[in-house]
Amino acid sequence: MKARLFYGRAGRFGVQLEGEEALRHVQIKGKRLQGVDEYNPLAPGDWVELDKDLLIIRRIERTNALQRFNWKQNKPQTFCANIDLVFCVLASKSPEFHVRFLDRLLIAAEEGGVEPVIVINKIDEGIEHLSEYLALYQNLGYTLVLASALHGDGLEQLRALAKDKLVGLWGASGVGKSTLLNALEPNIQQETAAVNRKWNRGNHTTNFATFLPKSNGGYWVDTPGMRDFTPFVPSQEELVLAMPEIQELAHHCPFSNCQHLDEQECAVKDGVEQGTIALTRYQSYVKVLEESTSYRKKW
Ligand SMILES: Nc1nc2c(ncn2[C@@H]2O[C@H](COP(=O)(O)OP(=O)(O)OP(=O)(O)O)[C@@H](O)[C@H]2O)c(=O)[nH]1
Ligand SMILES: [Zn+2]
Repeated sequence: MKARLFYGRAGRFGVQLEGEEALRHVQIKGKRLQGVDEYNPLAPGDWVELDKDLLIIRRIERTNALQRFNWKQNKPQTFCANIDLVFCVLASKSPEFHVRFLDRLLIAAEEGGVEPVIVINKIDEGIEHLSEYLALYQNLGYTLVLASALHGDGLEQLRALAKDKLVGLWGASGVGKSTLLNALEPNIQQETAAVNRKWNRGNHTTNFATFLPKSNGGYWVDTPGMRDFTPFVPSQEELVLAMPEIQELAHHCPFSNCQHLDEQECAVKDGVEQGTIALTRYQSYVKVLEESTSYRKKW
């Protein structure tokens, strides 16, 4: 039997069997899911196979996943899997807009195979100071929505992008994800709160993503606000693939194994000098590469 996992904590998982509406609470057969060395082998959005006793025997292969590296456990951690789109939410001014944090979210989304949409919330606090960055990400081909959860700007556009989809929401703590969700779904607030209480049972609720039904089809997948964030990138080559403009120039590096760091001749570094690659993007590349090199040694 196939089921979709909506929620999991302390070894109990809320799943919806194919063709059923209600959630059932199930467990993994045996203690651990075999062959998966991850912080949380199962994440909201996963499809799983159950045996006749309704025990989880297998995670069905993911189409994509939003992950980070968890330094405490030295393992990749999955927020959610098999989703259609992720809204990377930042605030225009408070908390301060950190462009390298945006790169980290975009790298993780690209790496995980999830299409990102950049959402800048709180534009009522001003947006002019970001015009250079807005142009940068638009030129890179990313969809960008300017929003104000308080004043309603951008909400229609977000609803339209999300229609019938499973849409993840993530971003730093305080950027306004909850406010945005409430503004996007004014009618299901009460219901949602009740369902959350039932699924999450009080404490430690913020460790996992939560599914919330969308009024125009599909689900929102709300994730806990983050303070810092390390994208999980298994190799340098994968990192290059997660940054479109670096990938494009990397083809022209004379050495096929170029790391784009200290090499004498490097098309990527030339690109940074000539301005075809933004310095902040290159800095993000270097930093994420450094970090991933260090955790790959531990993992
Ligand atoms: N000016 C302005 N303030 C906003 C807007 N959206 C949210 N806020 C405020 O920003 C603060 C944080 O909002 P939350 O919705 O709690 O942020 P969050 O991203 O859910 O934070 P976490 O729960 O920590 O993940 C609150 O005081 C909101 O009222 C907006 O569009 N404009
Ligand atoms: Zn190079």
